[in-house]
Amino acid sequence: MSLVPPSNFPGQRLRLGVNIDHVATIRNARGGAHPDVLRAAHLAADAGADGITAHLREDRRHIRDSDIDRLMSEISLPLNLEMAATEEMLAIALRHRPHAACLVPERRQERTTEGGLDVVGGYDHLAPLIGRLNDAGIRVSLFIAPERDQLDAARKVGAPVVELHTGRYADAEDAAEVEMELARLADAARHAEAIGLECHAGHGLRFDNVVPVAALPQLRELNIGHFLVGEAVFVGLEGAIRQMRVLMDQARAI
Ligand SMILES: CC(=O)[C@@H](O)[C@H](O)COP(=O)(O)O
Ligand SMILES: NCC(=O)COP(=O)(O)O
Repeated sequence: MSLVPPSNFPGQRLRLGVNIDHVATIRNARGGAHPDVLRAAHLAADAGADGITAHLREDRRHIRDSDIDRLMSEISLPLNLEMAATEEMLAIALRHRPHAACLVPERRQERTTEGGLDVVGGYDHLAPLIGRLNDAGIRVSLFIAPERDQLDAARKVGAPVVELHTGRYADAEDAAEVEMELARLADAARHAEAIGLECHAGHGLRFDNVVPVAALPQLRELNIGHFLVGEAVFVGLEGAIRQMRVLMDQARAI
């Protein structure tokens, strides 16, 4: 199995990838150019983001092809391109060669990414696609539920990185459910490390729920978007990102 070299993000702290999809959602509501995703990406860099994440959905409901063109040519931070495991998206990734490609499941009818990629069931479809991304030097990450069988399949299929879907944790309705979902994430993060996968997490993370996740020592990166863009309405994007950074560092006692 050929794995691409280790991530080239700087430093050892827990990295923050700022997802700018929903800057584009607001822009698209009026069909113009404001707010500009590139400006958001530059601001995120100034505020301490370690990377930019953008999900080019098949229906282009937020990020568009032209956004990826501009992000690739004009930002200095690494781009993590979230994409469906399709030939169309593979061609786009191979053309742009972003730092990372995160394969996510997509359903046109869903409001947001509802579950993790089924690596176990989709193994035969995913293997050649991941092989081509690996061969192009693009760091492949698989957005999966925190389940050991999915992690084992991710390792076997040749992905160097997994991103644990934190949506169930974020949506948990009482303390017992929060504990249970956190325990699933903790177990998955430990298992990822034990089998040699770099482990990231994200989806639905906010100021009030990020600390227990950021404290999981095996995690190397969090990707956070929707909350930061919403909070920017009140405190500005830079303020929201800085506050998230503080909480993540506090969780690691940096
Ligand atoms: C895969 C994922 O979690 C992100 O892409 C994030 O959810 C923002 O995009 P959507 O809200 O369109 O799912
Ligand atoms: N992969 C998760 C991500 O990029 C951000 O998710 P969210 O914070 O927008 O829910």
